[in-house]
Amino acid sequence: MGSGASKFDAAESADPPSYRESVRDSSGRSISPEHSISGRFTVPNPSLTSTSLHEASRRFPAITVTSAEGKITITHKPLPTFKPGYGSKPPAFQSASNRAKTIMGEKALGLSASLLNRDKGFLAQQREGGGERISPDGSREYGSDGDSNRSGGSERAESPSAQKDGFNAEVTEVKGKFLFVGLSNAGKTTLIELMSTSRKFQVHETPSKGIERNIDFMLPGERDKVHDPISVMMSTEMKKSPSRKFVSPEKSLKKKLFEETQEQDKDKDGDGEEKKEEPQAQAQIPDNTNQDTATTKNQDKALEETLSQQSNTTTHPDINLLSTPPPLSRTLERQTAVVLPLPPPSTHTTTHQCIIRGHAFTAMDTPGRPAFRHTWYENLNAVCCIIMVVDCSDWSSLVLAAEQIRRLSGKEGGFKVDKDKQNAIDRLPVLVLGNKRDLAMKTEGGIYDERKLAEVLQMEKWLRNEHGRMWTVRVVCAMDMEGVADSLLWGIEERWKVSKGAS
Ligand SMILES: Nc1nc2c(ncn2[C@@H]2O[C@H](COP(=O)(O)OP(=O)(O)OP(=O)(O)O)[C@@H](O)[C@H]2O)c(=O)[nH]1
Repeated sequence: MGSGASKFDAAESADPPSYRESVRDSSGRSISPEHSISGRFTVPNPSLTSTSLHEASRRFPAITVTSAEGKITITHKPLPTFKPGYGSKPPAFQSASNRAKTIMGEKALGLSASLLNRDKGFLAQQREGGGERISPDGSREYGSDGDSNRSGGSERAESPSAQKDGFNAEVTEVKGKFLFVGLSNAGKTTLIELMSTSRKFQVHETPSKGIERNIDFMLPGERDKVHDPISVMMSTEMKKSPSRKFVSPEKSLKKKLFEETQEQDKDKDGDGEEKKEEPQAQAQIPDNTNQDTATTKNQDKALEETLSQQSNTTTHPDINLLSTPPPLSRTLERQTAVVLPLPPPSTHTTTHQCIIRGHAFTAMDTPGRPAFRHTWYENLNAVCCIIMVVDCSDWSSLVLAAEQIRRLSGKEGGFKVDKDKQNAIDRLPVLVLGNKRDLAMKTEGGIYDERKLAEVLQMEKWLRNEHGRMWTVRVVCAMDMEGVADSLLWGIEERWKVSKGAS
């Protein structure tokens, strides 16, 4: 799996890239040059391909991927119209089963990851060749290092290397960086990792080497303690899904344990003395679920006790649940599961190239721990939009986040710089992302109403200023990227307005 799943075969490239008309809004402005990318791919596992493509389309809102007889076409979807300003309707929440499918589909995304990396590669090629930068309105505002005679939108020329391999991707590059700030554990890194084109899709096929989540080795009851919706969702949704043959980890553990117990019993049958010493709990371990509930509960309890004695589970400080395989694991058939990287707390600022709905932008991920928060302010001069991520499932962290918004605003003892720089900073659009909507909906004190969140964070008070700074608040879920793309498009739009106003 992974990027090796598909191999781009330049020699077989048959169809030239085709372009469609740019999409224009009501004022005639081009908002998203739509295009398609054609090329021939050699896909070693054809049965995987349709799933891969389906899931690629689903997972990356920017693209639609279709295939016909080995030919893969990627089409960038047009931008939806969106209204700046806060208080807009929260994005519709995907159904749990769709989310689960999305996550399971990530297994198939090695293909789309490699395709998107080609997007990235193409951008790099454009830059190297002094490529153009096309703004949403089709102008070449940032084309100083490119060929100024080129035109924007659908008339743009291909880069030589893109022609060579028959692959052409048109992505609007947003100049300027998006600064992600927020308290530790708000989910900045998670968000950026999921948007980043360099993200690695790890598939849990080989034994664990680093930090991994492993749903196989959760003991009965342990799953409820997991502060990790993906594992919970995957395990429950997989059980529900009729199309997927799922053997629950508990059942397979029970079965194995019961088989082992029976084998031990057989051994001990031949040895009369040992048979008497056999503890009763193990002899009663169930292997079917048809018994009445009370008996099953007792048996589960006995099983849990037995397992907890036998297993050797440890918890990693950076992960909510990390179980090392219990001794029985070697005999268990392991469920292949998608593993998302779980980032450790950041200690320094990192930059990532991200793509959202055909817009490539650079995200700066800053650390949220108090000792490193000075990096937020150090980078303020170099960015075009501030994205503050808050954990809306945690009331206490929201109070602290409001304080940080005050500091960022520069008002009443907030962060101040030279007057000319301050003016620029005061104009920076601020997008507040209330992350972890999934948890907020389940947690007491969690806030998933955007107006309420704005009130708690006192955004009106701190962010409204005489420079007409734009700001908004959106509730999102980084885990399934629900609402993220729409929110960032707001930031991208505002960033253009600011740059236009300044010029
Ligand atoms: N339930 C849920 N958990 C999330 C979501 N987004 C992030 N998390 C979890 O929140 C934890 C912290 O996420 P990070 O991305 O490391 O947080 P951060 O803001 O980068 O933290 P620092 O690096 O310390 O600044 C991780 O365990 C994530 O899995 C979400 O939308 N829902």
